[in-house]
Amino acid sequence: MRKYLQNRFALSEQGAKDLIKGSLYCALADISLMAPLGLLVLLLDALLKPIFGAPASQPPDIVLYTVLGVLILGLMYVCHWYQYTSVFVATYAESATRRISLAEKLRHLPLSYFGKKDLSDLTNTVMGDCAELEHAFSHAIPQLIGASISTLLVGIGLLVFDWQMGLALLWVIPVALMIILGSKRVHKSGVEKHYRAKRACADGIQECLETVQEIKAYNREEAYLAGLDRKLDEAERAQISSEFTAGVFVKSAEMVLKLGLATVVLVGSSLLIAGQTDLLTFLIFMIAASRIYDPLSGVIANIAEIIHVDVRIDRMNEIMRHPVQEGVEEYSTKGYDIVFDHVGFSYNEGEKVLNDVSFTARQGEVTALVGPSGGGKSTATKLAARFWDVDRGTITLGGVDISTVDPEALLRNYAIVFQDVVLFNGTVMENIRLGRRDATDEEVMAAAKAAMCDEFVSRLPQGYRTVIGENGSTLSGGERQRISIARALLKDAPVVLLDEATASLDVENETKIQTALSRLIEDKTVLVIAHRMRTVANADRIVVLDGGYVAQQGTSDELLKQGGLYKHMVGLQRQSMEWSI
Ligand SMILES: Nc1ncnc2c1ncn2[C@@H]1O[C@H](COP(=O)(O)OP(=O)(O)OP(=O)(O)O)[C@@H](O)[C@H]1O
Repeated sequence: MRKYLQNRFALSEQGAKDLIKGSLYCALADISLMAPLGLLVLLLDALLKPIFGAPASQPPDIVLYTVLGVLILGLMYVCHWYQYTSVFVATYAESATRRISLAEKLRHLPLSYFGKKDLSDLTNTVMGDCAELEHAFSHAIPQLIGASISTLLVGIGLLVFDWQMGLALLWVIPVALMIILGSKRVHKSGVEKHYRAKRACADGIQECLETVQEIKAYNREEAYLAGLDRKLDEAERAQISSEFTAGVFVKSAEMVLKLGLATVVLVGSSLLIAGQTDLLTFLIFMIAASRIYDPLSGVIANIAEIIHVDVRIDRMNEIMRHPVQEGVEEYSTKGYDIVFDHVGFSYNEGEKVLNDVSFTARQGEVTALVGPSGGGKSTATKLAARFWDVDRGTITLGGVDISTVDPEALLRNYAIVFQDVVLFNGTVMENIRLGRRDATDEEVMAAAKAAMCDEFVSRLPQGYRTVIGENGSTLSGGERQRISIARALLKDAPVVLLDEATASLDVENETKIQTALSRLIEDKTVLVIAHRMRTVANADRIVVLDGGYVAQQGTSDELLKQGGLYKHMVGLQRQSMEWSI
């Protein structure tokens, strides 16, 4: 039962236990609602007997009935209190657990997963869907299970008491359930459609906010807003249609339930006339009919809500079940040479990006990856850090196959400076300290100085304590890049991956940064994606990647002597340096 609930509703072990406990309290609370009816029946029995000519007995003891009434009220209060606290406290604890485990899982998913998924979609799953599930878990699901248990018990009791009247009362329940469960597929497909349309809207709005500069620059506001309008209309239509479908089935099932009262009256009065039942039994079933259908109407609405949240649970299960990149956390390498051995890779099936790529980036040397755009340079660099796993061949670090190493443990050995610098909305100090959490302020400032950050940081209002905005929006491209170099310097890892680290620096700073980098890369394995011939000329080894193949490799002099693509690229770059505008 616990395992089933865990899988069915994407719950933690504790969450499933709490759900069972909460549901049992719900059942008790529902059953406790029947207790006043029992008391009423006893009272009616005592009052009606003399009227219908039964031998006169003592008049009902008002004090006894009052005491019993108060006790029943107390019992109802206790049951509801336990139901409330167990269900609500557990729901919010589980919600926190779910968000944390989703975030943990996302942290361990390979980058390939994020390449295929929309980021706003994932944010919605972690924030929006979790919030929607809170309502389902605090209301719908425990009430559904609780009401099912209590109705089953009360139903069995009534059937044993009088099976004919019991059938007249209960036949509507399976019919109503069939209507609501039979509608599941139609209902779910409507909800999925609405869900997709809503997400398309969220994506559109996020894209609009992210690209507002480009939209304005190219006068695309009207066209863009018209597109957004269409998405909003589509979401509205999908929502109306999904709610209409749910409404039709829920209301039909509730109407069928109401028929139960009519059949109790019909069957009861015929049995009464035929002398096959007595008035008290008839009254008991009339009262039961007025009570039993209320929780059942709730059950039907709850089933509809569970179908609704099923789509969200499916999304969470999809994330939680996605395979993660696993590997050992403890490993020892012989040096830090990176060896690509007949590596093949594709982002999408059938579209090969790297083919049979073999080369060695040695420790203490700079290996430059060059080649035409789309040749696979960035891909090779990312594979070296196990951002993705290779399809064929192996990549080793110091003799250890990196696909056997836990990605986080592996990345401890890498300092990475990519073209798209990512900075956080914190201070300069915090952004640089990301390179090494336990670095002292002095170490952070020393790294910043080496990466030529000092001069622009001293101009900031609060120096190293200045908050630099989302992704460093208050800084220039070159300044942002220097911060990311300072991070790499601070990390002081044995492997350095550089992606055109000097692309947004002016000539003067570039020279200074090259000096800092030459200190950083001493005795390290450096893999650099180089577009500039100056970087390439300083490299110990050059690997020319063209169309995913290694076209040439060797030193700059060797490759120039060989002729071919490398020589052609050097020639083109010389020509471009002579251009003027
Ligand atoms: N995340 C991705 N998903 C699918 N295809 C991708 C992805 N990243 C890159 N590609 C494709 O892989 C091929 C190689 O891209 P890559 O970025 O490695 O080339 P590159 O040599 O670094 O190019 P550039 O010099 O222009 O940066 C290209 O055809 C590119 O479109």
